[in-house]
Amino acid sequence: MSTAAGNGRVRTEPWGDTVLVEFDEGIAWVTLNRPDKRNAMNPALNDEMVRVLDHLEGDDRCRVLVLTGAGESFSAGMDLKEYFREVDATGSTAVQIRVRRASAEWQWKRLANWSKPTIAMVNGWCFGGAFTPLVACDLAFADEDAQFGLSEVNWGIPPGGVVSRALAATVPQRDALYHIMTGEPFDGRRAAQMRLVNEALPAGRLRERTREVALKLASMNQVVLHAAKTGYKIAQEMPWEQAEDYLYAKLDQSQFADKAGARAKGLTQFLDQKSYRPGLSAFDPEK
Ligand SMILES: CC(C)(COP(=O)(O)OP(=O)(O)OC[C@H]1O[C@@H](n2cnc3c(N)ncnc32)[C@H](O)[C@@H]1OP(=O)(O)O)[C@@H](O)C(=O)NCCC(=O)NCCSC(=O)/C=C/c1ccc(O)cc1
Repeated sequence: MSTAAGNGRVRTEPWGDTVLVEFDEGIAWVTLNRPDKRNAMNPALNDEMVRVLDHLEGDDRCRVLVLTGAGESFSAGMDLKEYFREVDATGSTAVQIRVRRASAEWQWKRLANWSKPTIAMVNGWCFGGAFTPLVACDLAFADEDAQFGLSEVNWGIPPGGVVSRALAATVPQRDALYHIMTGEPFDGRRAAQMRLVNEALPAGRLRERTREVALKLASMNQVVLHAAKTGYKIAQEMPWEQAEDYLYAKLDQSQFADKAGARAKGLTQFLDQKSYRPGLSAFDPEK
């Protein structure tokens, strides 16, 4: 997509209004940018995120994506005014189908299957629909004081979209049903205890720790990482026999696709050069 950037140049990057993207040593920091509305996800933001994910997948400046929110929120969930009331007011099933599709398209379909590593950095409020992109990211770090909640029942609906499915993929049933049914909020520390996020950190450490992990992933072999994460995600839905066959196919595919020859280097540096121990650290891709 090309738009006039206002300076006479044609802008080919599809972000700007509801989503911000900054590049930092291989990390693309993708920020949901409606801070006045606590980054509630309206149809415009959902459309923009589909385009952003499409673009970044082919942009070499991005080796790892970090998803976060502007201001004091990660995201307050679906926009109750624009995603529900205004869509209802159209009375159009076609409109409803379209906005639901764009929402699902980026929040889990594209994000969960993204070819590069993804990290959610939960910097504040995280409600309802925001659990979907949170869980779809490979890893998640949260401010220990961030407030999470399945607030749907508080305003009269059961969780929609795939929010309940995302919970079932991460947290134990007792915790999931407690929060789905009571609507009671919980903080980042609790989110880490129930394994909704990897770690909860003080606000002052959150970005630093997220960046540390993102830089590590950005420095690694991208073909191998892609095969590793996709293999895990797809195989968990398979019977064991099929999983074994699929994972061997994934392994062979990764060796074929990896022009940097990670496996051969890893074996040589351990077995012949004895320059590292794979149990404790990674081989040197530059040697
Ligand atoms: C605790 C919050 C997040 C922050 O409180 P605050 O800092 O005191 O801020 P305000 O409440 O004053 O909100 C600031 C502005 O943001 C707006 N806002 C703040 N969250 C919102 C918001 N989710 N919407 C639409 N405007 C908002 C709010 O209306 C207000 O707008 P304005 O009066 O014009 O300044 C509070 O805003 C709040 O409770 N927000 C609603 C949280 C919530 O229940 N979210 C919806 C969960 S349900 C859901 O996501 C559904 C998922 C779903 C998925 C797929 C499906 O197909 C179907 C369903």
